[in-house]
Amino acid sequence: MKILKFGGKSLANGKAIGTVVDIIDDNIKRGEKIAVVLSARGNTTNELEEILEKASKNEDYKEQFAAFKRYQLEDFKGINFDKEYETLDKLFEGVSLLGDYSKRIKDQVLSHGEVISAKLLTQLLQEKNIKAHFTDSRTLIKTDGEFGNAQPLDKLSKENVIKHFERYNGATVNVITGFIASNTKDETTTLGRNGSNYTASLLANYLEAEELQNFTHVDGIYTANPDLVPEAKKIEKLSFKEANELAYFGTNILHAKTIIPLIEKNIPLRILNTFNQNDNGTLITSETSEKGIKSLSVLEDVALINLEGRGLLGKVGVDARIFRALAHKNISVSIISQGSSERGIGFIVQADKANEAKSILELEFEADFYQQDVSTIAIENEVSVISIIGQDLSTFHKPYNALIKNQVIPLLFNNTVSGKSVSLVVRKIQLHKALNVIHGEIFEISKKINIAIFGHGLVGGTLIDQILQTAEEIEKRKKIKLNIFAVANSRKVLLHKNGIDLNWKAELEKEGNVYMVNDVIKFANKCHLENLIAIDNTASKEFTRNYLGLVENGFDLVSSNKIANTLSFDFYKELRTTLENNQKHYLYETNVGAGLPLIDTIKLLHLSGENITRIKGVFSGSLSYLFNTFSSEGRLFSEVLHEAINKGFTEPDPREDLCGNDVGRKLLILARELDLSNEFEDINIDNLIPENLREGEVVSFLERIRELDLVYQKVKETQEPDHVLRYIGDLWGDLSQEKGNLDVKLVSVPRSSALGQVKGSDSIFEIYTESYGDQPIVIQGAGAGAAVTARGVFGDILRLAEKGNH
Ligand SMILES: NC(=O)C1=CN([C@@H]2O[C@H](COP(=O)(O)OP(=O)(O)OC[C@H]3O[C@@H](n4cnc5c(N)ncnc54)[C@H](OP(=O)(O)O)[C@@H]3O)[C@@H](O)[C@H]2O)C=CC1
Ligand SMILES: N[C@@H](CC=O)C(=O)O
Repeated sequence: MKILKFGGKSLANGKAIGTVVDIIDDNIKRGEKIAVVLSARGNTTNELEEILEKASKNEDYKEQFAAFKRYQLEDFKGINFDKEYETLDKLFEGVSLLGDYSKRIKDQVLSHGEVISAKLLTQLLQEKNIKAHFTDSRTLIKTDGEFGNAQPLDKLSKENVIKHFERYNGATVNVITGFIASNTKDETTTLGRNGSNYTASLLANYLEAEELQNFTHVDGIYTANPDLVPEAKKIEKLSFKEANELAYFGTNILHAKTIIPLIEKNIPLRILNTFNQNDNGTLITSETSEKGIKSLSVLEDVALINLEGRGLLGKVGVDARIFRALAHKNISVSIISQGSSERGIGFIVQADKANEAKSILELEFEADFYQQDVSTIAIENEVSVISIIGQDLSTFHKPYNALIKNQVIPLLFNNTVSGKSVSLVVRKIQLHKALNVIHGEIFEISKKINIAIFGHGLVGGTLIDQILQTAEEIEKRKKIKLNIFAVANSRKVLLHKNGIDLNWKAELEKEGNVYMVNDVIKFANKCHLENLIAIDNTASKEFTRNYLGLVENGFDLVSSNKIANTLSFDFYKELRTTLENNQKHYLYETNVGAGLPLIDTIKLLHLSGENITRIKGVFSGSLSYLFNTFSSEGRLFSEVLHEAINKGFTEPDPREDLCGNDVGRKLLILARELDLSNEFEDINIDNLIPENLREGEVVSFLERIRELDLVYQKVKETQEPDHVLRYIGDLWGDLSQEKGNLDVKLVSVPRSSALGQVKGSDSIFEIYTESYGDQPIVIQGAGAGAAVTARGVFGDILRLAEKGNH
């Protein structure tokens, strides 16, 4: 025999209840022996409770009662609940007259929900020629008589059930009311929270059923609530022990007491979805999987009480007094944590009991307050408890670090010693984000990285294309889901919680909004987005003013923009301190040498104690192209410059390259990597732009660039034979001092030298160190271009995503 239990949502009007009839019909056609246990339909129990409450307050309840009656028969003709309605009428009238009701009356009222539900389904089955028999569980399950939360008298109930099923021996489908029972005086009692599930598992136990199937409106038990964690996955199988932990921590399909009768007889429990019969649901058995399961469950509607005082140190019996005082008023403590200094004790109670608990403790510790042993008893409302089931402390650092990186600082945490679970108390406002962060960290599913891209010109636009083209592959290979939730230029932003698509450019133009960077931060917070990265692909100084705010609001930074690293040394340090304080990272590999792995190499050499004595080379891709081509071909300087601009090698304003600022910035960035505290003003720069062309708009400069031809033709011609022009950066001097020497200049070198042989838009960096002596480490390759730069930025994003720092 199988027990099929259907919850309220499965029995609601419309398609639902018809589906239940079909499920039962299918089982019978397959020759299954079944018994059916039902909850009240839809929202019936809550409705009855509300009507009762209104009646007790002498409010007009009749309208709601009429609506209740209409709902029950809305879709069904030819069935009559006059008897039930009459009883309910009398009960409500009595309560209204008395202005109060007892738990006994409440049980009588609520019992009608299950009775109506079971009677209706019995009739619907009979109309389908199924032999169905309405079974009022009050005639079977006998209890100790505690109204509202009765305990079954097992021996008596079991005898009743077995006798009943001997009479209705399997050819008949017993349709049994869940939740309700009766005491030995035949008065109605109810089985408390999750009562219908309890009835079903009691029946399964008494009848030694082969399986209990619990039909709900979800596919089974998930790794987390899918409404809060879109990436949550269904758990196919779990053990009773694991289910028990989940039940305790608020997974509302299960309740500890409903599992015990099943464990006793080793009866499997299957959680199924009435509305998705193709799914096998979650099977709960006594077998424990080797790997163990992990799941997140949440307790809401709780409050944190914090009791503190210097005088608590070493005092005996403080905890006992807290528990005793609260227990006296029936207030349960669910999670408690105490510092080893014993100066502070934090614990969780139900939210609606928090004020009462505080008053009780204030009374209990009145004398301690007076003696200044206790200083604070405070309530922190708006908190939630997240429990990571299946988590032990050996790997707890992973979700914990991820939370901290995402600026979720738990208020309190504790673990169970034998069972594997860790619970954290977090602010309610951070619950959503916290769940997603932990979930992404503990499951082998994709970790979502939420990216805001500022600047979508040559580099930014190419980066977006690269991400969109490869995101799927990266998710498959690396389990990293890249979600671009914001794209912005200097005027507008396009925000999409679930990520932009290939149509982003048109959408930004059409639907983008004027914005401040703060709007992007607010959007990320509102949508509870985790693992945030802001990418600066602008060339704007103004934009770098947003860096500190972004970091303080939980963003890591990646920039191709070099400005932030070359502002004052004070800002440089402030940014690093802010990053450290917020445990955030800033990567900028493309700042020097575009896609070449230069900064990382220098960082590593410096970190490992290698003494770098000089860095010299062609730092600019555009100027490399310009002088390589101009030196070897008989073409005009202006013509080659135009080509470099068109190939996307130059800065948005090409004068930034020609005036030497861009190379100067790169040199300064490398110097600062070596802990030198140089300022931009310390750099000696050969400006390649004649003074009369330095001011004004870019357009007017470009209109006049032919004026450069004569100047550089002369420079070219006055070189020694077999020499070529190169624009170089040179960091030299005693680099163990506070500051180094930084030179940016145009030089003429033999064509056969290392610098002289550089081709195309290649950059070359010679890194001289103490160990390597006169033989420098050389890094050479494309030093500019949108594709290589975007690829470098992409690399930084993946490095952040993979660092475990998300
Ligand atoms: N090209 C290369 O080889 C390399 C470039 N880089 C760096 O890459 C960066 C981008 O260069 P590139 O793509 O050529 O530049 P583009 O001029 O092509 O694009 C710049 C983008 O930034 C946007 N922008 C400008 N100011 C702001 C602001 N205040 N807020 C938000 N968005 C803004 C622009 O929007 P709008 O159109 O509205 O102005 C535009 O979308 C530069 O810092 C450059 O130094 C680094 C290494 C190599
Ligand atoms: N304009 C720059 C681009 C890379 O930083 C260059 O030419 O090197």
